[in-house]
Amino acid sequence: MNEQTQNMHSLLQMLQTIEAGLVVLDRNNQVQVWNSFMENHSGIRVSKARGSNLFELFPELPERWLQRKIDFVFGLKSRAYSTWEQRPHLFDFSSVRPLTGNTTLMYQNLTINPLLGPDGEVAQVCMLIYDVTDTAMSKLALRSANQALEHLSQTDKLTGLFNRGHWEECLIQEFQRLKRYSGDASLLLFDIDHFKAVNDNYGHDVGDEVLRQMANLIRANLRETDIAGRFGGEEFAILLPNTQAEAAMQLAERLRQKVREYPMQHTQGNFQVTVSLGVADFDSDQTSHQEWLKHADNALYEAKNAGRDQAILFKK
Ligand SMILES: Nc1nc2c(ncn2[C@@H]2O[C@H](COP(=O)(O)OP(=O)(O)OP(=O)(O)O)[C@@H](O)[C@H]2O)c(=O)[nH]1
Repeated sequence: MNEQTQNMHSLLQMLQTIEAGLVVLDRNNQVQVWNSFMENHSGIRVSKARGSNLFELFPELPERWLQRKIDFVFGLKSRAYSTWEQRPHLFDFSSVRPLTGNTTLMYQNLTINPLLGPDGEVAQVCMLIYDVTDTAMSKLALRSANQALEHLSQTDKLTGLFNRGHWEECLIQEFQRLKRYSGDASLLLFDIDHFKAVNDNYGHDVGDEVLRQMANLIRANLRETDIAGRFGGEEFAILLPNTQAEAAMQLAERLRQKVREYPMQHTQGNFQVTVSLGVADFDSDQTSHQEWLKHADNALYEAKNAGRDQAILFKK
C-alpha cells in the first residue's frame, strides 16, 4: 500500500468512528457514505444503505424541507444548517441517558457541506448529524425551571391570580400603549364587603376559602384577554383591554350579582357575601397609571359609602 492509499485508508477509518453521523449523498439522494454512528443508531447496515435513497430509508424525514436544504447546498456551494431548536429530532434515533438510564429521542444538529468534484462543481453533499441530547435536555430543563420561577414570581399563592406587582406591571404597559396609540380600556377594582366579619364569624380558613372562590368566580366570568389580579387582602383588580366604560359596568354588575348569589360554604352551612366595585375607563387626560387607579379607587370608595353591594363608575 503506498503512502497516499494508506493516508486515505486512515482518513476513512477516522470518519467511520467519529461521534457524529456522516452521510454522503449524490445528486439523486443516494447514499454514498454511511459511517458507523449511522449504522449503530439506525440499525441499517452500510451494505443496505449504500446506493439507497435516503428518503426511502427514512420515511420520517421532513422531505420537502430537507430537500430544499440539499438543493441549496448543491446550487450555491455553501453550507446549510439546522439546529435542534428548529427541528429537535430529524432522524428518529433514540438516545440512552447515562444518569437516569431513560431513553429519549435523540436531539440533533445538522450541517450539510458541499463536496466538489474535479470540475469545481458540487458533486455530492456531506451531512453531519450531531447528537446534542445532553445540551438540549439541560437547556430545556433550565427553560422550564425559569418559566416555573417566573410564574411563581407573578402569582398570588392563595388565589392563583396575578399578584399585585405583576398585575401593576401589566397595567403600566397597557397605560403606555393607550397613551401612544389611543384606544379603550377599563379598570375594575373590587372589594369584599365586611370581610373582617367573615374572618371573625367563621375563622381565617373560611376567609381564605372565600378569597379562593372569589378568584374562581372572576376567572369564570372574564375573557381571555382580561387581566385579573389580587390587589390586596380582600381586594381584586381587573384590567379590561378594548373595553369601554359601559361594557365594564355591565361586567361589574354581572360579577356583583354572581357573588351575592354564590353560596359560600362553612362547616355549619352556607352564607353569602357581597362586593363593592369601582370602575374607571382610560382617559387620555390621565397622566399616569396611578391616576387611572385612583379614579377606580375613588369609585370603589363611593360604592362602599353608598351602602356597599353596588358598582359605581368614576365621573370627573
Ligand atoms: N382570611 C383572610 N383574611 C384576610 C386576608 N387578607 C386580608 N384579610 C382580612 O380582610 C379584612 C379586611 O377588613 P377591612 O379592611 O376592615 O374591610 P371589611 O371588613 O371588608 O370592610 P369593608 O371593606 O369596609 O366592607 C381584615 O380582617 C384582614 O385580616 C387573607 O389573605 N385571608
